[in-house]
Amino acid sequence: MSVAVLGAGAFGTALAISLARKAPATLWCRDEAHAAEMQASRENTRRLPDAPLPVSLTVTSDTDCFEAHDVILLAVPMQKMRSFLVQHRAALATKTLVACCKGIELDTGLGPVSVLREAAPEATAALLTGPSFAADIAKGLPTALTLACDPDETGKMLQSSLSTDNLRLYRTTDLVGAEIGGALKNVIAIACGAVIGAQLGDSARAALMTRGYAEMQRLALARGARPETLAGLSGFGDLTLTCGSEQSRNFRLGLSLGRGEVFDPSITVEGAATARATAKAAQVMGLEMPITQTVTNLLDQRLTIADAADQLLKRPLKEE
Ligand SMILES: NC(=O)C1=CN([C@@H]2O[C@H](COP(=O)(O)OP(=O)(O)OC[C@H]3O[C@@H](n4cnc5c(N)ncnc54)[C@H](OP(=O)(O)O)[C@@H]3O)[C@@H](O)[C@H]2O)C=CC1
Ligand SMILES: O=C(CO)COP(=O)(O)O
Repeated sequence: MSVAVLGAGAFGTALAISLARKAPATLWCRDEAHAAEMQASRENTRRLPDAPLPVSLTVTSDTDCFEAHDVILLAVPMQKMRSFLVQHRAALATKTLVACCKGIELDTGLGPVSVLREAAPEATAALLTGPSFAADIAKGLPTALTLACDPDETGKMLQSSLSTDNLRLYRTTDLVGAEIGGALKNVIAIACGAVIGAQLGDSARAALMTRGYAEMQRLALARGARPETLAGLSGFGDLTLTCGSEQSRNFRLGLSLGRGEVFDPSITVEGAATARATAKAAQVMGLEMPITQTVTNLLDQRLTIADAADQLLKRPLKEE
């Protein structure tokens, strides 16, 4: 089985490096000059510096390469995935497509798997998610992720093909749970970053992580997910990583909000659009998601950090 990774950002590059350590792999990059530069210099200096590309990894911008691969990892940002699939519909229609992004589509409220199924209905859809920083994967540090796929037979094939000596994949057929966990942990990480940036303390962060987890569960269960998925790598695992590390871009955006600093808008921060999409969906579904709503209000400058903390603390007292 041959694998190509489409999207040469930090995560796509890291996954391609990891796969190429066990078998020849292909990394597709949309920018011809960038692909040529990576192929020659054996490094993605723009998106993942200091991570040498193995000789077994080919970097190309030629879309003809899609045809030669059975399994395609899609490592483009969530808000770009639908247009990417539409643009390359003919070449991707019958492939096994593994979404590697985390988020909720702003216009539709759908997660990556639902977008895959809408935009490429004949393809087999899967999701790779869970706690991992691209730099850690590229260095070959130990990592465990969730591979979500239904049917499970295809999931087993993907699990064995994509696992490596250092990257251990667990399997689930609960695609809804896996995509909601991966999407919402970014929103909670923005909130946690804001709390730390505003020097509100580690206890406040722990409270936000716990009550944020309750929001993740509330939405996921309402959409038919299994609770154990949220307790796994794609939910609890990734929440812990992202809310606790300055390596996370979502956490760093939160830090900037908390410190009143400007954040570079060119950096991929999936939690921002996801917060807005989720706050809207929660309202339609009649679900209480106060932290998600607060993050949206902070991002849209409708609240200060002080008012946000005050509002959350003054909510009516309730059972846990
Ligand atoms: N970085 C990480 O540690 C991890 C990231 N993820 C997830 O992976 C996804 C991608 O993130 P990441 O790689 O970090 O982001 P980056 O910002 O590093 O890279 C995004 C990549 O997507 C490419 N891209 C954007 N739009 C398109 C498009 N329309 N067609 C083709 N390519 C496109 C960009 O190309 P160009 O360079 O030309 O702009 C760039 O190579 C996100 O959903 C993220 O949550 C998951 C786990 C870990
Ligand atoms: O998803 C990630 C870790 O699992 C990466 O987090 P950021 O997108 O916040 O950098």
